[in-house]
Amino acid sequence: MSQDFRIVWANCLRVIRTEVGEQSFRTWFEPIAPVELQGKVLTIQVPSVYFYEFLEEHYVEELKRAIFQELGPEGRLEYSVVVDQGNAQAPPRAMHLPPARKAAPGTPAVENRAPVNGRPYNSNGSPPQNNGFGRNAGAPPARHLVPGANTATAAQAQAANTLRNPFDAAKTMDRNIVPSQLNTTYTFENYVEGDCNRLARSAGLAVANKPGTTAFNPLMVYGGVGLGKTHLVQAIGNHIKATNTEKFVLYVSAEKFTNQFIESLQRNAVQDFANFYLLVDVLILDDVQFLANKGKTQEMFFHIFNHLHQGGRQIVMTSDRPPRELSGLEDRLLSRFKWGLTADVQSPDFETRIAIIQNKAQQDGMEIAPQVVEYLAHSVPTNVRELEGVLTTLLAQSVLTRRDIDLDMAKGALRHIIEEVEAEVNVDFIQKTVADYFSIPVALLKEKTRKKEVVTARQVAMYFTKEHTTHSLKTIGYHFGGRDHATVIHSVQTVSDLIDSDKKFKEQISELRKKFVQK
Ligand SMILES: Nc1ncnc2c1ncn2[C@@H]1O[C@H](COP(=O)(O)OP(=O)(O)OP(=O)(O)O)[C@@H](O)[C@H]1O
Repeated sequence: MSQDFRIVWANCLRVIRTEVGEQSFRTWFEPIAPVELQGKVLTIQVPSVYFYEFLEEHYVEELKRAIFQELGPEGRLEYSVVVDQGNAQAPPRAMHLPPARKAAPGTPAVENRAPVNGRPYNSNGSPPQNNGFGRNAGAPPARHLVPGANTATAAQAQAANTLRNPFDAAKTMDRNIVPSQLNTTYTFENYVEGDCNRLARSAGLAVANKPGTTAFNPLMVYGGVGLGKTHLVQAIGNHIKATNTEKFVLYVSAEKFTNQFIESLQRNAVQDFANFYLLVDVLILDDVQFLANKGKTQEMFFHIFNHLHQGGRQIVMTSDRPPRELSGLEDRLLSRFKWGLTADVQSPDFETRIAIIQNKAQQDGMEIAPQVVEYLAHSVPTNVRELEGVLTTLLAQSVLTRRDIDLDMAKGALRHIIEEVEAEVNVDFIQKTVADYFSIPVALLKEKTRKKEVVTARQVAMYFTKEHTTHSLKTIGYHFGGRDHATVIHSVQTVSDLIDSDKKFKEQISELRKKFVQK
């Protein structure tokens, strides 16, 4: 006997209701209408693409279980998504979507199924793209549902029509359960502070503590690749979410924002797109340079920006370059970017790299000897992401070979990655060469001893480190047993004076210099 789709769905809801909270049930399941049951394929209608994506992102397991319980292992679920609410002249339109995510092997119920009666949703028939809020919602096949074929469609269409007014949208949407798209591992606690990011970090913290009410609105963080911009702005979002639970925080890359906007244009749903963004209390837009030369997207962002800013909402952005270099962006946008604070993040200095490595190692439960940490900090001087990659390689080596991480292992494992840096003169090489020349152990250069020959060798090594590396005085001091920058200045000056006044000493320095130049 064939089953009635309404009864099947009602039974599914009974199962789901026991698994999700009451509020989530009301928000995400009550608006769903069952449409049909063809064999073991149940089709349900949801009010929007966003709604569909949210279900797929958050409730796919509950749906799978319910379908399995009702329809058995052959059971399948498909979505009919309302894409146009229609009006007096035109009927509502919906498109047919399979679940976005394939079921894992062995898990029954929800999985992809070839669409029936479909025509390409993308006008160019292109393959699916990731256009949604983290879900693959592109290029679904579409079909028209008969208008009014079920009463829920008309009711939903009417309800959705009320969203046409942005100010109503804020009242009708439960913002607490819209995902912020934040990666919760990015926090202020694990964002190491250094000279390279001090301003950006403290401005970020101020914004995180008082979103929308500081002078830093918008806050624009810019800097090179892999230097921690995303980490910082996500830390802001996570902090606000933890301390201001009523705020709707949204993180989105400018690329995703653009794709969503294009999708909304294709669906005639630009107003819905705008409505959604106008609800946001804290908008974090990553990689804003991606908006360059995309006039329509910029225009939309301009309106969203104005509305949010006027309403005292916080806007945080990142860019790979300072606003003045953002060519391809309209002046009216650029001038708004400068209303608040623009802060850069730079390559971390040596001490900050040490702290970052220690921090990451601790997070990963790795034990790394101090000389290995220093070696890594030396070897990967610019990009924090690369530094992390190196640590991951080391960790993998250590686990696979069941060896502790020591300097030899670090050098061996990373030879191919840091070849180039190795070939340069670095502080280790200088210290070793100078110590050998003066016939003293390298370790003494870093110790407190005031013996004359050690003091001279130390000063010479500092002098060459200043000459052959780009380290700051502070960093050089760090390498010589944590001496301060004044000691380094004094050493460099003393060696310069001796070169001028002591012929033999001058020859020694020339001899040594050749070793570094030949290197
Ligand atoms: N100061 C820091 N403390 C701790 N981790 C950091 C720091 N800076 C960067 N990182 C880490 O380095 C990695 C790269 O950082 P992130 O992705 O934020 O860089 P980005 O500047 O946004 O890069 P891109 O321009 O490529 O998007 C991340 O894993 C991040 O956690």
